[in-house]
Amino acid sequence: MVKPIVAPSILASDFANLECGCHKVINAGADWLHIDVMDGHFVPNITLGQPIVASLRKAVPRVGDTTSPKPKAFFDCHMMVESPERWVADFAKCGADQFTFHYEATEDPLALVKLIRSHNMKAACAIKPGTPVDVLYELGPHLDMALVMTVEPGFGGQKFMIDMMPKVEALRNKFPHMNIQVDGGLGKETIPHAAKAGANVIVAGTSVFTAADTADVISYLKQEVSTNLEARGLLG
Ligand SMILES: O=C(CO)[C@@H](O)[C@H](O)COP(=O)(O)O
Ligand SMILES: [Fe+2]
Repeated sequence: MVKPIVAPSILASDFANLECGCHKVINAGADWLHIDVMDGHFVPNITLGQPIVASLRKAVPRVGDTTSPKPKAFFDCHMMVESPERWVADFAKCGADQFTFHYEATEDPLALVKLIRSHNMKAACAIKPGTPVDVLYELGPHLDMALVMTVEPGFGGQKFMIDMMPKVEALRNKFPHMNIQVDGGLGKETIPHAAKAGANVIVAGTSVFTAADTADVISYLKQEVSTNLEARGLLG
């Protein structure tokens, strides 16, 4: 069984008002915060690193932290970096809940999954649009989540690639109970394709952070996913 999860990408928020932007999307129904970490090498852009994630962790405590009245969220870190192994310990320390590495960035994905788990984080693997989905078939049983990129990683605000949907469908058929995330160009117009293909974790940056009614967009995305999971008998 899987749940619908909406993960706004903070890349689309105002970095000078990050705490405020994060609280706003959480209060509007967001389940996770999607944190895009880019190193200027794996992708042609630089975003943020562990000092910002550590500060954000103070502003947005972990789910289940009963010592703080602040809005809480799961930190889903999308690591668009070379040599992801280098950053596992640091990201665990600064408060990441999940570490998503790129398949293309590592020589030993299974060893990396074990390293991530040994630091008490969930382990996920992402594939770029040009990477075939079958690279995840052997790794799938060891993962908490697979991420199918629906844009070329590097920038927010790009056009959704509908031709990635067969990858999502293939993963959902093979791993009915796994979290399957889509990332890039998701909003009210494109969610029907991703939900129909079987995605349950929806990253949405531009569509959520620029919405006139944030709660409306988040609940629309969730509803589309719920309807499709229910049709597959997987909603739980
Ligand atoms: O990882 C990435 C881009 O590399 C994404 O997380 C985007 O930042 C999503 O932004 P939108 O396409 O929803 O604006
Ligand atoms: Fe991302």
